[in-house]
Amino acid sequence: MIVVHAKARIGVVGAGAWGTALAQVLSEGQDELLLWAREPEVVEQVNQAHENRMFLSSHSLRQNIRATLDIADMAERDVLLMVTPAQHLRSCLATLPETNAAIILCCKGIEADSQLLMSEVAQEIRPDNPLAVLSGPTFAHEVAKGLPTALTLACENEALWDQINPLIAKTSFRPYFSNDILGAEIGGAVKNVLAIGCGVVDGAGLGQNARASLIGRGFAEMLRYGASRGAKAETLSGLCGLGDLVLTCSSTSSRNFSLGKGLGEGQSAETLLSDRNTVAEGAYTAPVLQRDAQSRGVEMPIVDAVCALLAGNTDPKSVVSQLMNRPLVSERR
Ligand SMILES: NC(=O)C1=CN([C@@H]2O[C@H](COP(=O)(O)OP(=O)(O)OC[C@H]3O[C@@H](n4cnc5c(N)ncnc54)[C@H](O)[C@@H]3O)[C@@H](O)[C@H]2O)C=CC1
Ligand SMILES: O=C(CO)COP(=O)(O)O
Repeated sequence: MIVVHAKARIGVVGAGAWGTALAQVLSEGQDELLLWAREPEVVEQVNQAHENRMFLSSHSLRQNIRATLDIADMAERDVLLMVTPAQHLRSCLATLPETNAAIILCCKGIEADSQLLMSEVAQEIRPDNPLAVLSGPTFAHEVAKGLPTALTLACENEALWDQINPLIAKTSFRPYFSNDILGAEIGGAVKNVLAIGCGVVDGAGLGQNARASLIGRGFAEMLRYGASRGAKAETLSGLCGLGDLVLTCSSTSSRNFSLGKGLGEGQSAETLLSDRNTVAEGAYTAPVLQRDAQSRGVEMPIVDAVCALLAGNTDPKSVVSQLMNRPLVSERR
């Protein structure tokens, strides 16, 4: 059993936009927050200029955030937030030093080769560490600015929630408890794929009705897939599911929505994904989600459509015609 206190030492692993924004919000009231970055220039900028121009420009960071290139420095931390892209979680967990820290997973995706959710990857690599998932409608730039944000903190038990929620809750950052770790993860992973679909709707000029229809029917797909993996519908109806789906399906601030918008305008996924140092998780989650859903006998026609568009196998007009001409079924299916 870990003992976390108000001055517990927090470590954030991953200094992209989200890791940096979490470091900013969670460093309030702390002596020091340690941020691991894999880019030497990010470490230098955070420590010397108190900013991260590569991933979260135009934000001044607290002076008590210290960046390091050496992941071994995380050994003495009581709580570790893992904020790497989903496909790199396994390698980063494997390089962490021996630690009893509570691990809070903040990335949104499904591992490509294994079809495992992030908590399942963590259980394989770090079976003895207490585990939680932090997920919800949280654009990094808004959190870094201190704008009000509510999200889900799913913990493997209530005792862990009692220990870590005082470190996460701030005046503008409000976590809600859930004991449904899988549900919290599935919401975040699936909404990224649906956000690509909503971007396509925008880019192809298909209208607001189509966008709302996609959100509604996409949510039905999320519920069906969630049920097949043991997630609770009530979790998916909350901040980490529907809440995040609505956010990322409505704004070009979302990298997934922007990727979809480019596809809808006729650009290829290859072009849109080349030469970028930021991650659009939905592009990596989509094919693995499709494979996993098929193996479980779960119908996800919107996810299938996004996969076909990402692979360059079709165009928005054909996809719409295919979706609109499916056999008529009950809305409850
Ligand atoms: N940006 C946001 O508003 C939010 C992002 N997230 C999630 O947080 C996770 C991280 O995303 P961002 O911080 O936005 O990243 P980002 O897109 O801002 O930056 C890319 C990150 O990937 C890291 N990276 C690249 N190659 C790597 C490797 N081989 N090993 C380890 N790390 C590597 C970079 O160092 C950098 O930290 C994603 O799963 C994302 O879905 C969750 C909530 C909000
Ligand atoms: O997950 C996010 C907001 O909750 C960020 O969305 P994007 O990765 O699409 O930018």
